[in-house]
Amino acid sequence: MRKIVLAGNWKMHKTQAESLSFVQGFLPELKTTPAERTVVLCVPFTDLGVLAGKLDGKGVSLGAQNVHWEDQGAYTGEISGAMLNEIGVEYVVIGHSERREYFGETDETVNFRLRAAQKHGLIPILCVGETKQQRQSGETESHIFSQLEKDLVGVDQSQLVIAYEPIWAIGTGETCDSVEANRVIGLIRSKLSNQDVPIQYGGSVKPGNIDEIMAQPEIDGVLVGGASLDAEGFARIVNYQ
Ligand SMILES: O=C(CO)COP(=O)(O)O
Repeated sequence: MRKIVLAGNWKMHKTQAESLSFVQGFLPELKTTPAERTVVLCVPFTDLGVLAGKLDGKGVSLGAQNVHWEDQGAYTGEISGAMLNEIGVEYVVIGHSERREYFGETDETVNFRLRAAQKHGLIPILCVGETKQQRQSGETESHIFSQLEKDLVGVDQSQLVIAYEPIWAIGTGETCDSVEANRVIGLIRSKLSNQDVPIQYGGSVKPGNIDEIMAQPEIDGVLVGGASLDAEGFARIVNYQ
């Protein structure tokens, strides 16, 4: 049985004070329990410590947005899996298209980070997806299959979440048609050795389209950017019918 995983990715948003105010608004609105749905907040590193104390035992898991592949060392500006694990982080977003595009992340470094995350007991949320140009030239499937093949070398698929995020749908308001997202997610699943890996959709998910997205049989959850910044709106998403 595949788990439902509903995650917010705050990206570079919210100071500690803002993150606490979000949690105050969000927790009372939460109607689901971890037995039914896994709810995750992937927040900036600076918010993790303060939120760990507030989310513990409240039915919301804590996630980071990146992790380095070494355990420790002279890597200025980086954060290790041990550092995240110690403060109660359970999930970590890896290979987001923004990191691949703006910070030189490659399939090789994504693979290093995935394995390091698992070594430290963190569940990676691996992001894959095509650009508009790749979609228009019929390369959606080949691009995603290539990402999966390289990113997943040596990765334990029993401790993994995948997010299908078409890059053209991120932050644009242009959601991928839910039937099409369902089709691509089915293809991603066909490449996995473990059929229980939850596969999310990400890209302009909003309270207004969550029901339609979650009605698709292959889609096991969502990775939400902009709409996860608003406590009431994100609560509506995770409480979908
Ligand atoms: O990149 C995303 C989540 O990781 C999606 O962002 P938006 O929901 O803002 O389109």
